Amino acid sequence: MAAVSFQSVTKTYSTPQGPFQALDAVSLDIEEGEFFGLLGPNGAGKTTLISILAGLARATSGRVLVQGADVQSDYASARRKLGVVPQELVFDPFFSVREALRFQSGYFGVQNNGDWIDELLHSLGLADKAQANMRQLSGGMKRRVLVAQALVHKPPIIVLDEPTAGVDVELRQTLWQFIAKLNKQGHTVLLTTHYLEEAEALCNRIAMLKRGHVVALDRTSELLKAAAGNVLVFKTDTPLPPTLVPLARVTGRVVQMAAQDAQEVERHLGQLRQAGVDVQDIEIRRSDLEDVFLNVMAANASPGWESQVPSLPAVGRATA
Ligand SMILES: Nc1ncnc2c1ncn2[C@@H]1O[C@H](COP(=O)(O)OP(=O)(O)OP(=O)(O)O)[C@@H](O)[C@H]1O
Repeated sequence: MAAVSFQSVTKTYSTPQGPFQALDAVSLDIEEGEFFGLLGPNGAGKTTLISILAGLARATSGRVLVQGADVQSDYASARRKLGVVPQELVFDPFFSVREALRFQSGYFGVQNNGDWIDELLHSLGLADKAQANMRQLSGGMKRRVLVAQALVHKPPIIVLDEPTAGVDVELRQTLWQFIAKLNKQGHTVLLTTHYLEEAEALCNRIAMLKRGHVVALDRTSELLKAAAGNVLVFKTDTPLPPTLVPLARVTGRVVQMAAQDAQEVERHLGQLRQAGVDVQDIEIRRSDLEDVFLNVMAANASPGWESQVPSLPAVGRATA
């Protein structure tokens, strides 16, 4: 049985401009014990999908099962299996950190939870803030409390919606060490993030969403293999010749061009020299998940893409 099963999930919001379809027949299964990444640009539908999973929003059609429990018809059972860390910092300002965790335990009917609360406080670097009032905490500390609150009932499935948005390196490391440990112990993890480096390092499988559609779904290693190769990176102040523009990704002075092997790097450099481009600070790096992501998004940018089976073009076809 899948840990989470999204079955043809569609969500249409009513807006003053008319109905808006945020999710269109999203189907995917997350298996027990997976560390699963849900990626996509702003507005792709990630939070909507997670809100439906967490019972905070209703699907317009389709079903979501959590270890077999339907999130609508068997809400209490489905919710108890989930630990959801929301994107937004919502908390009760009148509680201390420990009180907030006790209260959350009570919400899930968990008694005598002191040892686990102590472990959460310790593992998330909150031990010295246990008595502090929630109002007194910095944004990063509040986020740690949100994580602890989500885990207080030891849920088998942990859902993290952009948990590291705007948080410092130390919290990221603390958080990922802890979540990776829980994943090793058998907890399933569903993560949305805009930090593709984190997704590449942590997730064994990844789905990419765009405008409410799943446009890629595979093991992280397979996604990376499909973009296998190298990327030539350099800086320049000279405009690229029109022939090379479609092959390059340009961010300010930095230009990135896909190259399968050393010969292709040579070919690119030859063409650049011939065109009189002043090439500085040359580097060659392996393709990474960001290259894959940009390729998938670019490949699904044209009208009618919804009906196409996504394929990964060579790295570097993304727009400048
Ligand atoms: N309550 C709502 N009413 C109307 N439209 C909404 C509502 N909530 C979300 N949307 C729209 O649905 C689409 C998907 O939004 P969602 O927040 O799920 O995207 P996301 O992938 O989580 O984006 P981000 O990376 O910015 O968090 C967006 O176009 C958004 O404007």
